[in-house]
Amino acid sequence: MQRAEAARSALLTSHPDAHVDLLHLDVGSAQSVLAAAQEVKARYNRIDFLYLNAGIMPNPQLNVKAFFKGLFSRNVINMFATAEGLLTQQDLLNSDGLQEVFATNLFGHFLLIRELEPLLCEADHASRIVWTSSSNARRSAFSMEDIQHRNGTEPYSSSKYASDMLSLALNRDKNSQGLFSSVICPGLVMTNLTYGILPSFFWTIIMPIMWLIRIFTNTFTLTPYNGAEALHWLFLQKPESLDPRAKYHSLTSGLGTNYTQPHPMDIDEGMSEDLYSELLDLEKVVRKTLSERNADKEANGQRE
Ligand SMILES: NC(=O)C1=CN([C@@H]2O[C@H](COP(=O)(O)OP(=O)(O)OC[C@H]3O[C@@H](n4cnc5c(N)ncnc54)[C@H](OP(=O)(O)O)[C@@H]3O)[C@@H](O)[C@H]2O)C=CC1
Ligand SMILES: CC(C)CCC[C@@H](C)[C@H]1CC[C@H]2C3=C(CC[C@]12C)[C@@]1(C)CCC(=O)C[C@@H]1CC3
Repeated sequence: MQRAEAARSALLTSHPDAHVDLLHLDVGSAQSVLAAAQEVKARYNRIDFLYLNAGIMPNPQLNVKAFFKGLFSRNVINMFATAEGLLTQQDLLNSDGLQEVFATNLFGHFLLIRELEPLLCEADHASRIVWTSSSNARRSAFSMEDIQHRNGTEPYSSSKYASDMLSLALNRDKNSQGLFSSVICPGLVMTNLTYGILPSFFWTIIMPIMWLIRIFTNTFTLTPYNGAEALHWLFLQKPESLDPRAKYHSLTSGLGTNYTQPHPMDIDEGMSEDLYSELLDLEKVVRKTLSERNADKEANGQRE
């Protein structure tokens, strides 16, 4: 919680009248999500905005050969914008027996939304969910037969594609109850995630090249401030005016101007509904496993 305390102090310095509460939440653990949701429900009776930003890309491997091949192909701009064919990751199982990337980037958020539905679905009041997705989300990385991506090497791309679909399904099912979901892409931003792909000193050295590339692909937002453009822009929009099938991209021009642009997502209603019901089924399994585990713990505790 130390970094959260520091962020809170910084926020209060710039906005002294703000009220900033902290809460511990590990979206990669079902137990933690349920506990945090209980706490939220105890503290508040309404949620206006829920930003689902947490995400991981563990053990990323950059395909250097594909990078140089792409550099001299007609696909070069798309390669820089989406990293298609450039990145793979090695995923592990978490303590709930789920694939870690799926659990953190998608399922934990899904469980949180489910738990917070009473605060999010109030017909007389609009609540908003905003997912931080990615330009790396790709239909071909996702399979309905393997929603956790147990058998592939692109769990990140798969999880982000799944979040795009889940957002569409949520809009379809929950708009009538006052809940609106949107998806953003922050562009390529220098953060701990990108420092896991290449070391931070390397990114610093090649920064002039990155500014140059930005002239051709405005997706190189590079700083967290620029990357947050679409998050802020969405905050200012009326939910009814937003397109549930669009991903809102933070973009930065060659001259450094920030703007937000919607791009249509490559998703369909049927598949997104199927994913939604798969997630509901998985939720039942996870809840059952958790309550059995907790009952075992209690029984063991009483015996000792
Ligand atoms: N950087 C980029 O170029 C891009 C990033 N994104 C997305 O942006 C989002 C933010 O990533 P970014 O800032 O770049 O990466 P960082 O690794 O710098 O930050 C990741 C954030 O997610 C939080 N987080 C990770 N795992 C958990 C967990 N189990 N429970 C709760 N919080 C968790 C971290 O919290 P803590 O610090 O407390 O661990 C941190 O705030 C992610 O969803 C990522 O996929 C999308 C496109 C491009
Ligand atoms: C000379 C340099 C510009 C070389 C950089 C090559 C690659 C490391 C990067 C090119 C496109 C980048 C990219 C991402 C990571 C770094 C690149 C592969 C992301 C996958 C990071 C996380 C995302 O969600 C989307 C990004 C798309 C672009």
